[in-house]
Amino acid sequence: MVSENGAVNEDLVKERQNCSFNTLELTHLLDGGEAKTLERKEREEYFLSDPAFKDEVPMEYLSHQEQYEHSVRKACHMFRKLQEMPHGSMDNFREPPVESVAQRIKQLLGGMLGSAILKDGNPLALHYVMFLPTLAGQGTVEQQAYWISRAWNLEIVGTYAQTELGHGTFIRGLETTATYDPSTQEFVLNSPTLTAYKWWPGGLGHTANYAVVVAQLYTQGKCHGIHPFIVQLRDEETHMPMPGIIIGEIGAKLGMNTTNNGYLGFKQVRIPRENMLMKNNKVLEDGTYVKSPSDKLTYGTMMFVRVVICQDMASYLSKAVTIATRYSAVRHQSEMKPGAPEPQVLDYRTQQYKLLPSIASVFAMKFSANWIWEMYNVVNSELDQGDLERLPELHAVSCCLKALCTSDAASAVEIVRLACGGHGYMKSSNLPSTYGLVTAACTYEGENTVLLLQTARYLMKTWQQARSGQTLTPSVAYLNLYSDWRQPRTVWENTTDCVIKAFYQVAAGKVKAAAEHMERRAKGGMTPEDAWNETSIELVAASTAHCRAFIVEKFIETVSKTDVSRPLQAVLCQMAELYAVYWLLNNKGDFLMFSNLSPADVDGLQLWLEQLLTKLRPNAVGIVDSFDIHDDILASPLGAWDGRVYERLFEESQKSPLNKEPVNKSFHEYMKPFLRSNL
Ligand SMILES: CCC/C=C/C(=O)SCCNC(=O)CCNC(=O)[C@H](O)C(C)(C)COP(=O)([O-])OP(=O)([O-])OC[C@H]1O[C@@H](n2cnc3c(N)ncnc32)[C@H](O)[C@@H]1OP(=O)([O-])[O-]
Ligand SMILES: Cc1cc2nc3c(=O)[nH]c(=O)nc-3n(C[C@H](O)[C@H](O)[C@H](O)COP(=O)(O)OP(=O)(O)OC[C@H]3O[C@@H](n4cnc5c(N)ncnc54)[C@H](O)[C@@H]3O)c2cc1C
Repeated sequence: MVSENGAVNEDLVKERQNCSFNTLELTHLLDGGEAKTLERKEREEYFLSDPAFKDEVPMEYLSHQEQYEHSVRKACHMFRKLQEMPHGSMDNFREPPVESVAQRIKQLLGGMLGSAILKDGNPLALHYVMFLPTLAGQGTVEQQAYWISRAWNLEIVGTYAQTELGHGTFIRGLETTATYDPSTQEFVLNSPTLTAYKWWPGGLGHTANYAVVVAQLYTQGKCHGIHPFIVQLRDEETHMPMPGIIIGEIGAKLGMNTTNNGYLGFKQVRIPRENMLMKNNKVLEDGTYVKSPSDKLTYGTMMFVRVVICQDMASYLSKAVTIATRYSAVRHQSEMKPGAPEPQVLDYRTQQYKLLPSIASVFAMKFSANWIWEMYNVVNSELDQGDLERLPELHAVSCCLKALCTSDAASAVEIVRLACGGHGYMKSSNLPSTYGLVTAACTYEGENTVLLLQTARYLMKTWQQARSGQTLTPSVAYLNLYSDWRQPRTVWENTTDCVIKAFYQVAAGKVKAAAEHMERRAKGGMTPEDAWNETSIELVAASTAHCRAFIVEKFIETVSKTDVSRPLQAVLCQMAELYAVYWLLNNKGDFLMFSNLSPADVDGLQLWLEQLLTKLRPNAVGIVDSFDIHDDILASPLGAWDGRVYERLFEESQKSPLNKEPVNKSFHEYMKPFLRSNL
């Protein structure tokens, strides 16, 4: 139904009139204040009003090569504009340290704005997201001064080449070698096998001319494990591959088809000694190896990106839920009551169950992402002072949070895509490519199962500490409190305090069960490694429960501390409760086993969930409107502000090249003879 004047869909008008809170207040809260909202809008206007970013033909109708070429053009223009951006809103942006500058670039151009301009990936992304941060995090002061200024001024374009054809997860098993030759003071890079070829780095195919290459360092006849080296891949003028460099693109993928992921082989490539990034470990002129206090400092860039990914996931999901919620308000289907008008699909309880917990997830991810970003900065400055104490905790938290944010975002984007019925299957809905971007993050920067097992490793250690009565760091302190789930049950209450406690009881219960089962296996004669592998399903579940508990706690805590008007406070509390009750009911077996919940309480919880859906339903459109996502960023006929879904879908269909002529030549070439032969 479109309003008479053809402006905004009438259903959306009504939804907006019925919203119980001030959407602008929520927008400001999410942006971090009114000034930040204005700054963001100024930035969006600056980029999105530029005709150079408009596609005459939608990218999906172009060939793979054309898509790449357009993406490079747009990416160069985008970053040039970024550097030329007028002072004012960008002042902060230019300040060091580069790591935080890169994080801001990712925030500005990655999750939201960037995906509007480059829907299927940015061939220059790795330059900013990993190359620059690695120079900053792993380079000496002198190396930083030289390389960062070259990279920042775009004299060179870099990527981060770690993963190989044979190894992505197990980085200690990488095969590329960098052997020090003291006679020339050079490292010699070599790919001894096909599986040693670098495989996957973004921008590596045809875009970057430099890379940070992670390789096994050999000096004085000994291997010292993996280290980062700056390697020139292509001539700075001609862009031809340098001697000994074998390079290309790996091919078409499920999504991210314009990130130009590449392969790279080395045939005895020589680089100067100074090209090893030596902030942590060093190789002296004579080949002497000087070790840093922890070899895990080399993994710093990965940790940085894992932290940033959590923010990205909130952005992508906020786009997807905005599209699906507006569409669900506009879409009418079926009869709820015989003879009654067809209702908005948003009025079906099952539709609310698909959309509203997904909307709540956006807030959960955003608040946890803010929290871990602060923790990352604190721990990083401690590392700079030589204090490594909190590194294991940060590693454990960042691994499981990256895993949950990406897997939750991937399943929620798919849930809300399905919630749009057939139209959600259209590429033009922008939901398939959003899914492509989000599901990739379940694999890159550490495959999710592997990361959850890293957190489990930490949990097993802290569990032993809890058992021996040691005081634990805040993120695992609950293990001291709830070590015995067979404690007498207390009465269940439908309150957030009781719910938070239950999430932690479940986490502690699952940590304890995994630890005991592993111990039992070890006592039965298994090696610790076999016992670990046999127990790994439970270990992954323990990490997941641990992470879910602190996401729930951070959500409820943030909302209760937020200073906002009462109507907004009410909505935020409902969102936090919905998130908690949704995950509780989804895992009720665990709660029945490990927390105070009893079977008789489950009906009450189901009712609580349904009441929350009822309360939130009138504000669904208002909440997604508060995300304040520009139509050009949503880039979806289903999700535009005005709700002109059908007109926009039809307009999109007209962009198909097949519709340029009434009869396609294939009719004359194949169909006509085929039809005759069948006569
Ligand atoms: C836009 C983005 C584009 C994408 C880019 C990419 O994908 S780029 C490519 C991205 N690629 C990936 O993400 C690859 C994923 N793989 C990896 O990161 C690693 O191979 C690993 C972490 C899985 C194992 O590493 P490993 O075999 O060396 O370790 P281990 O298991 O033997 O444990 C030994 C000890 O080390 C500890 N520890 C480990 N990491 C850290 C850390 N960062 N900090 C601190 N500590 C850490 C661990 O807790 C344990 O402590 P414990 O218990 O002894 O006190
Ligand atoms: C879109 C995209 C972009 C990327 N960009 C880059 C980049 O810019 N630079 C770069 O260097 N790399 C990049 N990568 C590579 C990425 O980091 C790796 O793919 C990732 O780390 C997973 O490694 P893998 O592919 O070897 O998976 P594998 O480790 O082979 O995983 C296969 C299966 O084995 C399981 N498995 C592996 N080890 C264990 C274990 N110890 N315990 C239990 N199960 C295990 C996994 O859970 C998984 O189910 C990118 C990847 C993608 C998809």
